[in-house]
Amino acid sequence: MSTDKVLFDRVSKIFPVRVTRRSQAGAVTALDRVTLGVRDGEFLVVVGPSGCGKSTLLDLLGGLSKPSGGQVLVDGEPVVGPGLDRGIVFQQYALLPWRTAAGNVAFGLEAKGVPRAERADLVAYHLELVGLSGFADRHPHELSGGMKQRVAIARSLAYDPDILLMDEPFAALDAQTRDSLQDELVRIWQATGKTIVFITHGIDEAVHLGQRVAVMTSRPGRIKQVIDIDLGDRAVEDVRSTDAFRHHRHQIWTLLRDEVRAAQSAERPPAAAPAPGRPRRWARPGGSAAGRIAGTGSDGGRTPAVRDADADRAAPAAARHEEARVG
Ligand SMILES: Nc1ncnc2c1ncn2[C@@H]1O[C@H](COP(=O)(O)OP(=O)(O)OP(=O)(O)O)[C@@H](O)[C@H]1O
Repeated sequence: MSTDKVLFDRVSKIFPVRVTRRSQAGAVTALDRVTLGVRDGEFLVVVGPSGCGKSTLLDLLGGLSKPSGGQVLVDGEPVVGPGLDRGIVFQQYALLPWRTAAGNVAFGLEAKGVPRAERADLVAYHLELVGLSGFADRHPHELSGGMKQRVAIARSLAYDPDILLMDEPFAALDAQTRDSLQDELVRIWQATGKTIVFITHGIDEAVHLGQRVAVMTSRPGRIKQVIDIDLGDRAVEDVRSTDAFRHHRHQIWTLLRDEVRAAQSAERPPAAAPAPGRPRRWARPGGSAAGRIAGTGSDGGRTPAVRDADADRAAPAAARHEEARVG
């Protein structure tokens, strides 16, 4: 029997595709026999090119959808639906706008039937944990993006799930807020001992957060390799500039490079012979979704098509420059 907290056991997911004017009915294989274990108390990051099935993997673990093949096990039991043993934090905060920060954190506790006095203690404790003690009475529209995401994290932690599932939770935030929330998340993880499964496009984010990083192939998603991250002392002031950090960043970037290219070419229209004298009209690689996301388009992700031009999203380009410098 598996000793993993979570086990994706040869999990496949096939989505039916409806008929449109441009396409026939068919199917998209999002995941193809993915096998991946997550240990109890582990911080596991999943990284991969756009459309490789990362969110699909998390949805399956969250019980939001069912596998087409294989099974997802938590503590050896198949996942059959959502449950309070798994808390999910999405990119968009999904807070209830009519409730205060405290009211949002209390939400899951109410669903769980926690008595009022105990609830108030738990809300106060978790708002403190995410550094929002002074903002309990604020409504979401009165909070910054980073604060809203802190509330969402506090809400998910408050009902004490065993596993925290995080689907690009910091992607919509500015670089400084993201950096500080990453640090906070590591602190919270160390304080709570939760098992965390974290999805990201960012190589830097993956190296910074993960004890292990699972790199996925382009669609249909499979696990290409799982990397152990050893940054030595994470408490050093600027961990991102250490040799260990650079080594892991390069390792992951190398694994991702071919997958991003494959994802980009899958997005291009089929090769029709161009009419004489007419240029080919390919989708510009740097402007494709895959190029946008991973910042590895032919122009190195420098075009305005880069959805978020901060250092983390541009990490593959940075890694390439680093490689050129080192090599
Ligand atoms: N409900 C659905 N119906 C049909 N196809 C779907 C559905 N959900 C996802 N897909 C397809 O499955 C594949 C994987 O999607 P998924 O969202 O899991 O990828 P991802 O790696 O999270 O992408 P991104 O990084 O861009 O968010 C994609 O090709 C997507 O178009």
